[in-house]
Amino acid sequence: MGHAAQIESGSSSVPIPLQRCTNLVLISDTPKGRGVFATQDIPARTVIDVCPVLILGLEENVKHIEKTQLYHYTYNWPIIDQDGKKKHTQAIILGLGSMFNHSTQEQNVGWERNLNGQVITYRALRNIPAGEELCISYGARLTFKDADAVDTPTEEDEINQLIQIQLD
Ligand SMILES: C[S@@+](CC[C@H](N)C(=O)[O-])C[C@H]1O[C@@H](n2cnc3c(N)ncnc32)[C@H](O)[C@@H]1O
Repeated sequence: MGHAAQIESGSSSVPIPLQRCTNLVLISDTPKGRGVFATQDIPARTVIDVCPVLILGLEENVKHIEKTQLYHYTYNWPIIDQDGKKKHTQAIILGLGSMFNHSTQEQNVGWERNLNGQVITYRALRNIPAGEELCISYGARLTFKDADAVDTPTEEDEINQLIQIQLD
């Protein structure tokens, strides 16, 4: 314990209300691995979960976490280091937060960091119908092949196809 002690990340003595939306299930065998799905309609703005986070030390992250599976479960987390400089480390999200998969087009859950409280609150971005997967955006740089991606041929693919047609 105490691995992040060298980092002043702030903390709050104010009690933080915890909330989790009911009517959710975890499904294991989706094309994205495990995922969270709604079993009933969820109105827009509903709090889906309030997740405590575990803030990692900068060195700990680079030396250890990035070499493990946990790397795929961390979020950027802004911190102020001992010299008062703004830096970014990573945080592990406890609770349901680590189970939300990415969607580029159909994301229906947004999230907000509470830096002092060291929690992330997830909310429905729109009305979510029963049966839909709850997805967030991981941003533009993914470390895996997006299961939703439609394979559109690149310009290079099309040229290679044309070359083949001409040679055959
Ligand atoms: C934070 S975890 C989400 C939960 C994960 N599905 C599981 O079973 O533990 C992130 C990982 O989920 C998978 N994932 C998330 N979104 C995906 C997507 N759009 N397409 C394919 N895999 C995805 C990737 O393996 C990624 O590294």
